[in-house]
Amino acid sequence: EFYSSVDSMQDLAQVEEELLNATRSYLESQQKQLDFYRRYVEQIKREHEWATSQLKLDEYLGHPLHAFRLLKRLVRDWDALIFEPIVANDAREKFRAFVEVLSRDLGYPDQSELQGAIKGLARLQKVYNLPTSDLADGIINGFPYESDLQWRECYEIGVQLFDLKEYKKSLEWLQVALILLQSSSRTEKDANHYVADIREYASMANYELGNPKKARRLLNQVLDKQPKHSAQQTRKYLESREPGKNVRETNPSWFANYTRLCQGRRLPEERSGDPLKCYLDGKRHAYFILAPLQVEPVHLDPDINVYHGMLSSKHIQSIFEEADKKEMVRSAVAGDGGARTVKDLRVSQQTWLDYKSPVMKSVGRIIEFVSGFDMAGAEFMQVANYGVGGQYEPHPDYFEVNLPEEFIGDRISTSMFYLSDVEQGGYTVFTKLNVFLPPVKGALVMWHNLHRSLDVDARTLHAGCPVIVGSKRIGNIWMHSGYQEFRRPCGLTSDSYKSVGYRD
Ligand SMILES: O=C(O)CCC(=O)C(=O)O
Ligand SMILES: [Fe+2]
Repeated sequence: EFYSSVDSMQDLAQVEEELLNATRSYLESQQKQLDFYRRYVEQIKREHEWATSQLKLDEYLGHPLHAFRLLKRLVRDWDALIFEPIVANDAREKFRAFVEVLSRDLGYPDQSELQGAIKGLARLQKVYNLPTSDLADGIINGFPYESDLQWRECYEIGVQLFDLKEYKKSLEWLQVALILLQSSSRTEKDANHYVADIREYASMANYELGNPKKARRLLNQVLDKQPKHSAQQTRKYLESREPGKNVRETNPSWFANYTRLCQGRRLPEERSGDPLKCYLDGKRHAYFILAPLQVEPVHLDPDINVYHGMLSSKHIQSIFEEADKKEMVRSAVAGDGGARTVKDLRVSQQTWLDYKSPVMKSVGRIIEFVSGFDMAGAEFMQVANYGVGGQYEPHPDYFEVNLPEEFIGDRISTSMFYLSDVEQGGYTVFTKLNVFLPPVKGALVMWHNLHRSLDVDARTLHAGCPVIVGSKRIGNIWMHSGYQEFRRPCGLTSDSYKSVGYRD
């Protein structure tokens, strides 16, 4: 799968580069062949002209050498020079074989990949309120990029969104496609053909959205100009069934908070106590005496802290080199009965690193010294890379039920390194705590997922917002509660009451 990570999209850039080169040389060799045919044909034509201008045809063919040449041409030359190469076309066979090898070796995206990328775009529009016309103009979240779309691309997005049953968004893209097409420099006849196709789709989308009148009007516009258009069948099809209902989209309960925080907007809050301030901490462990921890507390109870400057670019480079040697796979989530399944709620690719290499040993030390936990309870580090519109919808990191057998105790804490900056989007948000965190390369975020009582802390629901522009990379280390009873002991009374009222 390519679209779910920016890293694997890079392979596709190479695929296109190779296709480009192969196609160019294919065209050149075909051009040479065509030039050859043309020269041959011209030569014969000249011979015919000469024959008929000089002599009558029967006199011409009465000449034994002429007769011989005509027969030789027909029996030998046409066959060997023209028919055979046209039918066999070695260059084409070679090109075909090359494309086959290319897609086998590097992979080639299919329809579902295109849909994945377009779903990602639609997700970005929804979460960040990005207007369709802005995107088409290459403006993303108010920032202009030099990548405006052509009418055909907008049309393609509209068609795919229709197939995904996203009729409202589909219609918006079709409308933009129509405007772009009508202002393009195509000939009227050419444009009319495409205008009709766009209107046909727009008609179907309107029908699904419960606007049968509008749907009919659009079809009539098409059929008035082109009575034989396939809109004829569409009309019959639409008449054979009930129009869709104009239902208001229902979003999950967390959606409003999620989008607001993803956009970097907090809900105004009553001030409670002193504002949180950054501080240096050189006392947590001897390791930090010379280079104190740069702590940015972002929430108290449950405590969420960002530790800045924990990994240098060099460290991060070594982590990537280690991860590159492993296969990245599409991230799954725990489904019913604990089975792992791939879902759109998590669009990224990941791999796991143990703590054996020098760089991972120092990562392990950092986690141990900052958290105070025993690394015996740590999972391997999960390195993840998000793709177009890649996200991880609100979730807790604990299992609560269906805890895999290999773990002793649930995930007591999360330590997440940001391994990249992100140009736009990709914040980590805590939807119940009014907290958003823009990724900062080299920083580490840490929080507890369990109360001291080891009951799950429902307040820790969090998410990775869709990446708008850039490639987001993170490294997650989850610590389990086994081995930690002396590191984070429980209190005399249970603190699990704090989660009451935070469950959906
Ligand atoms: O990408 C993020 O910011 C959050 C990721 C996350 O919550 C997870 O991987 O469990
Ligand atoms: Fe998480």
